[in-house]
Amino acid sequence: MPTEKCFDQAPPFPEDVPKLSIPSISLLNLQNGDSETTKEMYEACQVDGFFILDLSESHEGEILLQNAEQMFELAGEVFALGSEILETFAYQPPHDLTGYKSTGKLKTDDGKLDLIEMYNINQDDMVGNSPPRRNPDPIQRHRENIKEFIHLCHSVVTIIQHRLEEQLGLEPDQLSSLNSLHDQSDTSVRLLRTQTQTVTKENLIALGGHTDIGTITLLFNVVGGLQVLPANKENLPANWRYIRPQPNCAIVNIGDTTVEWTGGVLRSSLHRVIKPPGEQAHAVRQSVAYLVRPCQSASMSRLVGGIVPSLQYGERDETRSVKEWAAWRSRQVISGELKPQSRGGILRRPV
Ligand SMILES: O=C(O)CCC(=O)C(=O)O
Ligand SMILES: [Fe+2]
Repeated sequence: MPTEKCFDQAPPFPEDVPKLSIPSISLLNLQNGDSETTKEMYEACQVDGFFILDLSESHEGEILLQNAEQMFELAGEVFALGSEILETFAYQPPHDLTGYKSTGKLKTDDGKLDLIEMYNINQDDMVGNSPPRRNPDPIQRHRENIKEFIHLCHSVVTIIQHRLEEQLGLEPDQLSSLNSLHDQSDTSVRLLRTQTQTVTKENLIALGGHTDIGTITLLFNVVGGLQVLPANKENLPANWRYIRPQPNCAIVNIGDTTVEWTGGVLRSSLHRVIKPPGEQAHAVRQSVAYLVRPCQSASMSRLVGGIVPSLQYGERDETRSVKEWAAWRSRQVISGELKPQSRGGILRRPV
C-alpha cells in the first residue's frame, strides 16, 4: 500500500498539523555512495534518529514497494481472521514477541491501554534459520512473498549501515555483520492495525511513546498518526510532531542497539502512534514494519573504532547477551516501569 495508488484511496493528511521536518534520502543515491546524501542521512540519524527513505528510481526500491504493498494485503487477511483465531497464536513477551498481540496489552503514556493490534512474523522462521513455526493460514500461504520482502528490506538496511560505517570511520561490515540474515535473531516483520477511532479526543494514544529496541527499523505507513518527540523537547503534548507518510517511501529509524554500539553517537528517538489527524481519523490505520534485531551471537558491547567514543573512566561496557538485554528492555516497555526516553545523539563530526 505505500504506492501512490494506496495514498489516493486514503483520506488526505491535513496541512495544518505540526510536522517534524526530516530529510528525504534517496536510496539510489545511497546505493551509488553519493557523499552529500550520505552526510545528510548521517546527520538525520544523529539529530532526529529518523529519516524518510525515497525508494523511487532505485530498481530494488521499486520492487520493495511492490512487496510492501503485498504485506499490507497480507495484514488485511491476517487481521480478518478475527481475535478468536489469532489468540491461538498469542505472543509470549518478553522472550518471544512472535505472534499476535491484541489491543490493550501495553500501557500508554496517559496510563491507559494501547489500541493497536500487532502480528509479528519471525524472520528465522521465514528464511529457514530455525524449524518452521505454526502460523495463521495467510502467513503460511504467503511464506515466499514474506521471505522476498525480508531479503529486500535486509539489503536496504545493509546499504544504510554501510554508509553509516563510512561516516563513523568503522570497518566495512562492522555494523552490518552484527545483523546477518543467516544467523538467528529476533528480527521480525510486524503488521499493525488500529480501528477507526470513534472517541473525539484529538491526542488519543494508540501505541505509547517508546524507542525501538533493535538496530534499525523500516516502516511503511499510509495513514498518519506516527509522532516523534524532537530532540531537547520535554515530553509534553504540545511538543510531539507528526511524521507525514509519503508515497513511494519508507520511514527509517535508529534503534537502541545501534545507540549502544555507537556509544550514543546515533540517536533512537521516542515515538508513538496517536489517533490519525483530521479526516484520516475515520480510516482503519495499517502499517508494516521490518524491525531488525542483532544476531543472538552478537555482543552488545560498544564498537571500537572511528569516532565511536571509547569508554571513559567509570563507564561500564554492556556485558549482557543480546537476548538478556532485549528482554530487559521490552519488560520496561510492557510494564511501563521505567519511563522510556530518547537515547544518544552526541554530536560528532563524521570522518
Ligand atoms: O505504526 C507505526 O507507524 C509505528 C509502529 C511502531 O513504532 C513500532 O511498531 O515499533
Ligand atoms: Fe516503534
